[in-house]
Amino acid sequence: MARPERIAVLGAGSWGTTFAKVLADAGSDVVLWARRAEVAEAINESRCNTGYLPGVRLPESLRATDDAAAAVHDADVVVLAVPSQTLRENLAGWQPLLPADATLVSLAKGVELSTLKRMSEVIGEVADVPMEQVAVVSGPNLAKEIAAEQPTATVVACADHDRAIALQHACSTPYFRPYTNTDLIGIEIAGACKNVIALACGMAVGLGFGHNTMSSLITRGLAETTRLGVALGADPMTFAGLAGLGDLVATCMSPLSRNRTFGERLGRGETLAQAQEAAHGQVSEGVKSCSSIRQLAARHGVEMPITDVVHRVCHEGLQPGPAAAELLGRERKPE
Ligand SMILES: NC(=O)C1=CN([C@@H]2O[C@H](COP(=O)(O)OP(=O)(O)OC[C@H]3O[C@@H](n4cnc5c(N)ncnc54)[C@H](O)[C@@H]3O)[C@@H](O)[C@H]2O)C=CC1
Ligand SMILES: O=C(CO)COP(=O)(O)O
Repeated sequence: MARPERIAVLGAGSWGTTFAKVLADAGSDVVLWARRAEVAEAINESRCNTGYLPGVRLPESLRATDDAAAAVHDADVVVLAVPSQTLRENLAGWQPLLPADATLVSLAKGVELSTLKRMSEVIGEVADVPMEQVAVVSGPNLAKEIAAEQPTATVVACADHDRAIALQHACSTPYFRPYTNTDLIGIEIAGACKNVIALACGMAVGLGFGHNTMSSLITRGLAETTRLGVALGADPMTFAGLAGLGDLVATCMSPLSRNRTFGERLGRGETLAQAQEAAHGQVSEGVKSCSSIRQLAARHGVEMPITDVVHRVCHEGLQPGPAAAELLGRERKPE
């Protein structure tokens, strides 16, 4: 499959805008859809999306619109950059507009609450396309660092290897290095679960704990994520890769992570509502996905103790201090 000619990115938040910049810098012809007309106008006129990426100058070649039909017209690739819990509703509105053979790419990292489905499954179902047409991009990809052109790598996953290669070409730049993979289950489970573990790490930071605690959470978080992924049919090696360990470490360690920051506020004693208000409308996917992942794990008989306490802190009134004590006090076992 040839390198795509036209790419639409639907969603002009932090990651949608940054990924559109990556694609444009890689030489692709990109149109970015924003919900609000004033955001699209500001991008076209001043080359900035100040609400999400203050101080970042976007490439001249990147065009923005608030008209989804114009954005997807003739696109070979349509990138979906909206939060995972709204993706179904957003995509249902766009479905009649989609070019028949376009590759549909998910940037979202979450598991749908109402159905416990991964994003690629939601896309295949709502767009009514074969799964070979659906791809996922995931890795240690904090938007602000990439927008500043700091080097990173990522994974482009698609069951159709040719589509993965075409997309890999479309987003390769001197600062962004994509690897291909065909294990969508592993890539998506890793991406959704790391947000929950980042919430736990944030809580640990908020409680005043240091790097030993963080490392323990990262390592045991990876263990429970891998257990779930393997139960769902993923390749265990995926969890040692960029979209697994790579993204987990970046998100858990970085103050730029919205999930970690959210957890830190909870750890300092703020309520869910206070932490939500401080997020200024930006998504912290783990807050909802901790519940869907916990249910998915229960359905498959998989133990996920960290995810379980994160859910109970976020939604059942458990305090972070007792949550930490509960994890430490679990039945002793071999590693
Ligand atoms: N920001 C980052 O560093 C990265 C984010 N991601 C993932 O990408 C996805 C999108 O994240 P961001 O762009 O960072 O989110 P964001 O919160 O910065 O932006 C969300 C975008 O979706 C749009 N949107 C459309 N319909 C919406 C609705 N019904 N409700 C709320 N927003 C709606 C918003 O207007 C906004 O442009 C998430 O799943 C996130 O986990 C993945 C990698 C990196
Ligand atoms: O997915 C991300 C980095 O890869 C971004 O994480 P946050 O959503 O926590 O900011």
